[in-house]
Amino acid sequence: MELKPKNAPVLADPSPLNKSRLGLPSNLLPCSQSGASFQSTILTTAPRKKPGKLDDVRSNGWLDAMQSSSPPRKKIVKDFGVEVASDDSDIVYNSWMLKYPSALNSFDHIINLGKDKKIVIFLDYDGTLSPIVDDPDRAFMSPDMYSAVKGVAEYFPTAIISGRSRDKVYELVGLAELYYAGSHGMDIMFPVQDTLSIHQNSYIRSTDKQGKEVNLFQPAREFIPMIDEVFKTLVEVTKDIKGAKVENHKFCTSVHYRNVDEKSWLTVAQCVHDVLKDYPRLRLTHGRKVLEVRPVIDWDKGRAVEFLLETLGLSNSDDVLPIYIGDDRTDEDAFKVLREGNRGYGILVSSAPKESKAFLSLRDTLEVSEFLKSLVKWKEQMEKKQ
Ligand SMILES: O=P(O)(O)OC[C@H]1O[C@H](O[C@H]2O[C@H](CO)[C@@H](O)[C@H](O)[C@H]2O)[C@H](O)[C@@H](O)[C@@H]1O
Repeated sequence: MELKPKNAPVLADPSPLNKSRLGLPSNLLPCSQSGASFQSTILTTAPRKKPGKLDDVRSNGWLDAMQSSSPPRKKIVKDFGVEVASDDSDIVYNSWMLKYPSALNSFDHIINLGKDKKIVIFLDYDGTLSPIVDDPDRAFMSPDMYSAVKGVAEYFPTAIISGRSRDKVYELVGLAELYYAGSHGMDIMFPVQDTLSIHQNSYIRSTDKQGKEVNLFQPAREFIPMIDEVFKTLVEVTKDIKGAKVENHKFCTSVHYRNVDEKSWLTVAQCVHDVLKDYPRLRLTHGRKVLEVRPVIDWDKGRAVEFLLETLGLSNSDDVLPIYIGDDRTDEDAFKVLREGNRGYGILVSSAPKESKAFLSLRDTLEVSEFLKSLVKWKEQMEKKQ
């Protein structure tokens, strides 16, 4: 079995809006995959063209994207195309939910479809399992969420796919029974015994924290020294910007501006832009008040979902129902894979209307935990009946 893209190339930041906001023409974004093999499409990098003379992040759209990331409630309502006072935002949210119905209200429909299938759960971390907070080091799951995730992993194969480093997200979640993909899917760990004998030369053998034999899939391995170097440079160039924080995720690095005065966002953007000019094999994507620097390889959370499904023998869409829950732009790649493959459900976590490739929605982390607990309760009842 070959892991081949089933659809058009999946780009890490695929929407036309994001492309233009980055100020990068589409040919600077990751390689096209048509007709090429697994190894050459995933593991080969496509050099990004050097940014031109454009130094002003104002004119290349970075600042616009920064301002619209994780926007305040009223602003998102406006972005959805309807300008209303925030008092009316509930009405707008409710009409938005006609397009993205609540996964809680659609629960019977989901289990009806899932009752004869193997349900597989994919979870983003920040904004999905833990609420967004000012300090990334203090983004913890509530005890309630912890038990919901633990419960769900007892009954269904469950993976966390995060922009954080795999070690960091493992430390935050603390459940050994899950699959973990860090750095937006560029660092996937899965147990040897669960692995089908496919793509064997694409991953390496290692041991996890418990000493168990695991496989590691790291398509951006060659970038580790470069990311480390860029991380150190970014720390240096942003050190005088109050509130800026740089994180090293091993295969990518993030510059947070959530705690930076908005007047200095331009400076943050300019610093990152200037550093990136020297690294044509790295590119920028936007998260929630965070600029993410990552390798120009054709890999993202969507590809990670496909890879895990294939490698764990869960890719038969007649028998398997994948559910992906996430809140961020990077989760859109996974929603897109599910939508275009016509399999499973993408569920967007958002308390404000926004366009998405997801099918369903949940308002916040409380609803995520309620949804996961409902799945566990349903499965327990099913098992009792048998
Ligand atoms: O893919 P995810 O698991 O959602 O990770 C994406 C980024 O999450 C973290 O940043 C976000 O959450 C922080 C804590 O709530 C918040 O302070 C920040 O503004 C958000 O962008 C993480 O720190 C980033 O490195 C991840 O890329």
